[in-house]
Amino acid sequence: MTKTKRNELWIITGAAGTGKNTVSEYLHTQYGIPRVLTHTTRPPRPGEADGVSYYFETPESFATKHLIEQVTYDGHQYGSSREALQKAWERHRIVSLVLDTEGAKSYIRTFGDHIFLLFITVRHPASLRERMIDRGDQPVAVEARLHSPEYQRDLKLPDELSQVAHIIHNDTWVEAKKEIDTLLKQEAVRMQTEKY
Ligand SMILES: Nc1nc2c(ncn2[C@@H]2O[C@H](COP(=O)(O)OP(=O)(O)O)[C@@H](O)[C@H]2O)c(=O)[nH]1
Ligand SMILES: Nc1ncnc2c1ncn2[C@@H]1O[C@H](COP(=O)(O)OP(=O)(O)O)[C@@H](O)[C@H]1O
Repeated sequence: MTKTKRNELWIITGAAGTGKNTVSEYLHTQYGIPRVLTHTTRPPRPGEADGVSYYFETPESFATKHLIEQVTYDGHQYGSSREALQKAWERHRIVSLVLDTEGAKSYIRTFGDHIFLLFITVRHPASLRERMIDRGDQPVAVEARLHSPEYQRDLKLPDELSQVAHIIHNDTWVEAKKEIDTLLKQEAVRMQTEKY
């Protein structure tokens, strides 16, 4: 009997500005792995659109979602919905999700073997302020973000994730791209040999 290969969820985590969305975009364009959108009460940044970057919610509409997990990050609510993941898995066997490290821990506990985890990091976090400013974030929002306990926490890979995380260094995109491509080659071999 032929068994169907299991669905996979590639979680991309790390501190703000390290390049989670950049990596997610690359996995989509280069490897055809689309991102499952999440919900947030944070206001959109310049260039962000509802249904493209996030589902932007009010606190009232956020409360109506069926969320697998939710967190408060830098004073705003974020959550990933059961419906969005199910819908994405109906169309694609492998999908990605961009989360903070608390969310990554929740998913590892809930979905175990279905998770492939990428932790994005930089050796020089001082560069992240400039990246957020260049991205168009408001300077006041950048300062709040940099001083938030969640940002400080996510600069470091949590012990609970250290056994399963694949670390991608994104001080330069050339380096990050090389590490991702190497990892994807290894994964392609794993997927070919995996029975289901
Ligand atoms: N746990 C969890 N984290 C989320 C969710 N959606 C987004 N995040 C994370 O919330 C944090 C803040 O996101 P955002 O305001 O877009 O800032 P960014 O990290 O600078 O892009 C990031 O670590 C996101 O990955 C979610 O549904 N659940
Ligand atoms: N290696 C890099 N060098 C310089 N800028 C980068 C690099 N990777 C991403 N960026 C830029 O830095 C900003 C933050 O990246 P982003 O992917 O939005 O991070 P995150 O999703 O982790 O907050 C974006 O403007 C992005 O284009």
